[in-house]
Amino acid sequence: MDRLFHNLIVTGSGDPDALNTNCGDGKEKSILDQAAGGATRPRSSDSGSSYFKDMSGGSSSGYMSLEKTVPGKETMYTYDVIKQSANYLLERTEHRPTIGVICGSGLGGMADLLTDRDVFPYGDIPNFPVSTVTGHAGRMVIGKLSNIPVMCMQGRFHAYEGYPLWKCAMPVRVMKLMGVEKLLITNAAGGLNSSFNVGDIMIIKDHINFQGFAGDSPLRGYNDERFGPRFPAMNNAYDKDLRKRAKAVATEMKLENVIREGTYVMLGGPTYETVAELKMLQIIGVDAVGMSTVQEVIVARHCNMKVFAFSLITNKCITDYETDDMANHEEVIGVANNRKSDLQELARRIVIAMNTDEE
Ligand SMILES: O=P(O)(O)O[C@H]1O[C@H](CO)[C@@H](O)[C@H]1O
Ligand SMILES: Nc1nc2[nH]cnc2c(=O)[nH]1
Repeated sequence: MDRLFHNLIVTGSGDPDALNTNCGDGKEKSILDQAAGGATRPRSSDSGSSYFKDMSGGSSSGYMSLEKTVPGKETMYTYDVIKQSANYLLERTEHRPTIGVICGSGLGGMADLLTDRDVFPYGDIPNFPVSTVTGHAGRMVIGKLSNIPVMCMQGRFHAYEGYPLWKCAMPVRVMKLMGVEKLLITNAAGGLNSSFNVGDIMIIKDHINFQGFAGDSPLRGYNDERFGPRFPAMNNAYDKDLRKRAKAVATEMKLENVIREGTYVMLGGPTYETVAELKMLQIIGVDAVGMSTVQEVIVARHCNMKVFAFSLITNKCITDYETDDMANHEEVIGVANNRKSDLQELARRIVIAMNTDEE
C-alpha cells in the first residue's frame, strides 16, 4: 500500500491516465484495481456519457512510468498498441481508406455523407479515449464518399478534456497504420483577423504551436522511427498544392466571398480568451483561435501524411472592453450547424481533389 500511495502522489498530474496501466492487449487495469488485486477488464463501450468512466478506465501509465528506464517511452502508446487499434478496425471493415477526415465542433455531419458505413464508437476501439464534448459524437465512421474510401473521426480529443497531447492525436497514428496518407482536418475557431466574419471558412496556411513554446508536444517523449524522425520539419505543414486545389473548389462553389486563408493558433482552453490575450495574439499574426488541430497536424506530418485543414469561423473574437457579448460553445455549435450544407459539399469536393494525383 505504501507503494500505491507513493505512486498516487507522484502521478498526481491531472492526467486521467495517471491512474491506469495499459496491459498491451486492449485491456487495462487501474492502479486501484491492481492494488485491490482486481482483474484486467475490457474498456467501457459506452462512449457518450462516460467521462468519469474513462477517467478510471483510460489507458497508459503514470504507474508504470516509475518502472521504465527510457525517458518518455512509458507515457506514449507504443507502435504495437497503435497497431492493435488499427487491426481492430481493419478486421471489422472491408474499406481501405487512404484519406482521413477529422470533424471539428458541430461539424460531425460530414460523416453523414459517407455511404456503406461501418461505425465504431470510440469506446469500442481498443486503446481509444472517449469524446466528452458536446458537438463531438465520438465515433469512427468508415465508408465511401463519392465512391472514395474515407475514414472519418466524428469528434476529436482535446487537451482540456484531460488528455495528454499525444493521446489527443493517437487516432492519426491509427489512421496511418491503416493506410491513410492524406488528412482533412476541420475545426471551429474564433476569428481574430478583423476582416473575418462569422461563417467564413479559413483555409489554414500555418499554425503557431503555443503549447510547444511551453515545452509540450504530442511528440514529446520516446520517438519511434517507424512513425517518423525525432526532429520533423514543420514548414509547409499545410500542403501547398491541396490549398491551391481547395481554393479552386471553393471558387467553383461560388464561395470566394467567404473563403479566407490564415494562421491558426491552438490554446489549451477550456476558457475562451481574455481581451489582453487576444491583443497579444493579434500582434504575433494570428488570424483564428482554437483549442485543437495543431497536435493532429504535428503527428500527421511526423508520419509523412499530407495535411489540409480549414477553420469555420464561428464567432468574432472580442478585442475590446466595451462589448458585453461573451464567447460560448452554444453559438459555436449553432453557427456550425447553420453552415452545414456548404461545408459538407466543400469537404466532399476537397476529398475528391485530394484523391486526384498532383499535376
Ligand atoms: O477545435 P474544435 O474541436 O472544432 O472545437 C472548438 O470549439 C470548442 C470551443 O467552443 C473548442 O473545443 C474549440 O477547439
Ligand atoms: N480558443 C477558442 N476556441 C474557439 N473555438 C471556437 N471559437 C473559439 C474561440 O473564440 N476561442
